Amino acid sequence: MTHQPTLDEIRKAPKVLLHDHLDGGVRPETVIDLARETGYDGLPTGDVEELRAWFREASDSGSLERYLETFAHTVGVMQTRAALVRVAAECAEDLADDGVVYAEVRYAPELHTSGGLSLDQVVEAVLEGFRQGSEGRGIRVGALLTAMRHQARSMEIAELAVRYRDVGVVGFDIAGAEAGYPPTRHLDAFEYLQRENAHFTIHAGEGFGLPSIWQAIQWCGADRLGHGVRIIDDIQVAEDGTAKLGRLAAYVRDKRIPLEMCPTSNLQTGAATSLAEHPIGLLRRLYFRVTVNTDNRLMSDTSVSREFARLVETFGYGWDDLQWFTVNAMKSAFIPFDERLALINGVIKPGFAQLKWQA
Ligand SMILES: O=c1[nH]cnc2c1ncn2[C@@H]1O[C@H](CO)[C@@H](O)[C@H]1O
Ligand SMILES: [Zn+2]
Repeated sequence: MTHQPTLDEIRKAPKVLLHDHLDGGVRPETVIDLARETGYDGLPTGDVEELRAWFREASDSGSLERYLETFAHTVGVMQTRAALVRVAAECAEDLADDGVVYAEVRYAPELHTSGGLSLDQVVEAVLEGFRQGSEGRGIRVGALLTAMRHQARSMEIAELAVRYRDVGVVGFDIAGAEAGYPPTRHLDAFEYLQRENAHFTIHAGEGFGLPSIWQAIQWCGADRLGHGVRIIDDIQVAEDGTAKLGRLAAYVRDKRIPLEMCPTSNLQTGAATSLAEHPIGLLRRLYFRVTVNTDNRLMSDTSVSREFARLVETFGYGWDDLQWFTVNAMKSAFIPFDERLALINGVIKPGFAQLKWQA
């Protein structure tokens, strides 16, 4: 049997992360510190390990709506400039420690203004944190600005993303409960972004099925899909393993539309029943442009390396598969083509070559 990459080895590989929520990746100790400093008194416990376990367990509800309730506690302590700078800096540090060389981290500016910050001040604080936390650590972190799909501020947030596009904001997203909130509610924002030649991804096919994916791509013009797991509803697999793609699935594959897959998160929200049955296995086999992501490192108690290690364990993936996921992600990033290429050829390929050589 060929050697399978171990968690320690995977940590050393140069990895790329496209789907990670800033408010879903706060260190538990920081949540507690910030609650004390900012006078937030809603935490379920003041003990670090208990709080870590609480987030993980409370997120295992099997429903996206209930999964999202836990964010009240992280968002609750991220309402000052100092808190946002700290959380963003620690995010960059934690990702760098995990061996991530390029990350796009998202958050919803509109959720961080209850302490009096303006949307611009929120964005500036997070960018400053990413700058501080990345410095000298061999990682580049770009921001994606998210609008909440049940709210009506997407146009404002899209304009904010365009205003900050040259100083670290690389794209736009919508998130929140999916059922009942189709992406077309925000069509004006997506059309504005297209006119501005800006990039965006849409959470779709997680808490709701094919219509959401279809709208995200064919009405809204999404560059990438957040999750997109339900695309398998448009694929029929025969007993001999051959697959027949419906028109939407074929379109997604033919157009190389990146799928930002987040396996552990999907098990928690009920978007998939087990890792072995997770659509990522089939989609990878069919050469969809699959990428592997964390979604919420705190709620899922995970990291890119851990997601990779779980996939290795479940599907028997080797270094070539992990490199394929990584190159897919880098190709799908929202930074300019020449910069993506430089990371693929100068960092990712040499890094994986060295690990494969050692294995
Ligand atoms: O998996 C997800 N699906 C949909 N929305 C999410 C997910 N994870 C986090 N958020 C939502 O995005 C906001 C901004 O980061 C979070 O506050 C949370 O409400
Ligand atoms: Zn997400």
